[in-house]
Amino acid sequence: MQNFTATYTDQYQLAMAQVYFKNGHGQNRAVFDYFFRKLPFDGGYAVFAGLDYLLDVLQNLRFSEEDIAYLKKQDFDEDFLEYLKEFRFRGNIYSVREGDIVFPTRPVLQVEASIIEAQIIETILLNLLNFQTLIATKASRIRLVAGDRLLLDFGLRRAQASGGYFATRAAIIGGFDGTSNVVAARDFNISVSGTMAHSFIQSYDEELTAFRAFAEGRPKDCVLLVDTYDTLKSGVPNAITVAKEMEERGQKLLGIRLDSGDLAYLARESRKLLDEAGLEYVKIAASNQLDEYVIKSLLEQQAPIDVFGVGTNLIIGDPDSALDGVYKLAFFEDKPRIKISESLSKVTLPHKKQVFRIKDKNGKCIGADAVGLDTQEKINVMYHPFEPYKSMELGDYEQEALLKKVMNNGISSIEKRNLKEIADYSLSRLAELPIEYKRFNNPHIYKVGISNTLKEERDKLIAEHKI
Ligand SMILES: Nc1ncnc2c1ncn2[C@@H]1O[C@H](COP(=O)(O)OP(=O)(O)OP(=O)(O)O)[C@@H](O)[C@H]1O
Ligand SMILES: O=P(O)(O)OC[C@H]1O[C@H](OP(=O)(O)OP(=O)(O)O)[C@H](O)[C@@H]1O
Ligand SMILES: O=C(O)c1cccnc1
Repeated sequence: MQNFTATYTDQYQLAMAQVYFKNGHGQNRAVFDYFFRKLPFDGGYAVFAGLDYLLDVLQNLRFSEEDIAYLKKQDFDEDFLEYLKEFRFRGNIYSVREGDIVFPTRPVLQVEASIIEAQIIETILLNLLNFQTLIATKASRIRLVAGDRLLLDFGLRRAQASGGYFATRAAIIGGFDGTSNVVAARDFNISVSGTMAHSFIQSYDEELTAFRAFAEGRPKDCVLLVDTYDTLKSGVPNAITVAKEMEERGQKLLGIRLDSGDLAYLARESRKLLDEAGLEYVKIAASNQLDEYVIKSLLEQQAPIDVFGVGTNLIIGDPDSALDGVYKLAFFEDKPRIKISESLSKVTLPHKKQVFRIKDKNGKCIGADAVGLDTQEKINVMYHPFEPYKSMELGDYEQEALLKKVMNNGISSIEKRNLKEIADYSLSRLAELPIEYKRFNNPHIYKVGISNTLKEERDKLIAEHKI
């Protein structure tokens, strides 16, 4: 676990916190919504990730002595610094479970805390949830096309510095099987694996000598990189020689890796050569700027690839690089709060809320979530949030409340799950989503609506704030 202290925030949070503190209303209750406005990758869904890690961080969040000394130099007041020395996050959090599929413009998570605490945690919350949700979504898209083939994260070297640590965690939630990232594997109990680099082969005068040395030094998980000189004329024949020598020692070559050229053609030709040598058990791994589109194409070409190593495009969430998740005040003291915008799509939803997933009588998701006040148990009619003449009757549908209490007075109140369990949950939720929402080109748009009561509350506040 990385060591976060409470200065992992933006300066303006602390400036606002000091003023709340001085004005004496810092301890008054606030409700903030976490939501995003646009689905990444022009896709039809997102996979929510980062929550369980965030809860651990919040439970242990403190200003260290070093933090306080630093803030003293930044002109923060003594009495406020005294408060920060004792700072703890003691709020409640209501959230969708980590791994669930989520959609734009409706709350994914709500923080209910004193405004000062809620403000101080905003940045770290957004930092951990936005990035991991982005990467889990990318990973999930890659899993969708890869079927049951092994998916390995190779991205650490191309990650935005330490973002790679969290990206690896998120990749597993999205459906990857393992990683080359040793520190993330250690901390999150992920299966770790690796092959070899070109430098290893280049460091020997002969490719065959390099392969032999590796097979002798690492016989149990030996995967030979075959494209340093010539894949079909040199790499694969040398790998076959070494595999046969391993068999004589009672060992088995695990695989070969292709890292350049036409991966479908080279995989097919390599498979032929391996099979002709009686090495049907040797797996073929492929890497080189893979993403969901290239993997889909390789499988359409029936490339006999067993393992995909995906680096850059996964780890940075290419081409989107950020999820636009935001944190907006919805309730403070005894009043609902709103942020007005020229565009109705950017007007926030006031009040503490609940989100319902709408299902048919057989429990099948129909492609709609409805947002109501947290006091509502069911929503009979939902309205399009920005086009109010569009509505949908919901009376006959099952409604699953999605926001559950996950933190109570600063203590996590959910059972601990490992990443595999979160990934399995994610897969089960994705399986409930109709196929039209999962395609890459022009997916169906998931409907998100608001209840009549919430709409009236929002419109009342808009009218009150009209200048
Ligand atoms: N059969 C294929 N179908 C679709 N995409 C492929 C296929 N084979 C490889 N690719 C992808 O095409 C891109 C190939 O990039 P590029 O043309 O730079 O080749 P390269 O082999 O990396 O070149 P170099 O030999 O310089 O390393 C990569 O993203 C790779 O995954
Ligand atoms: O293409 P990506 O999806 O980002 O996957 C990771 C890449 O990183 C490695 O190459 P690199 O040139 O860094 O090292 P090497 O010497 O091991 O090939 C590996 O061989 C992959 O090509
Ligand atoms: O193990 C590998 O083959 C590997 C690891 C990181 C990046 N590229 C390849």
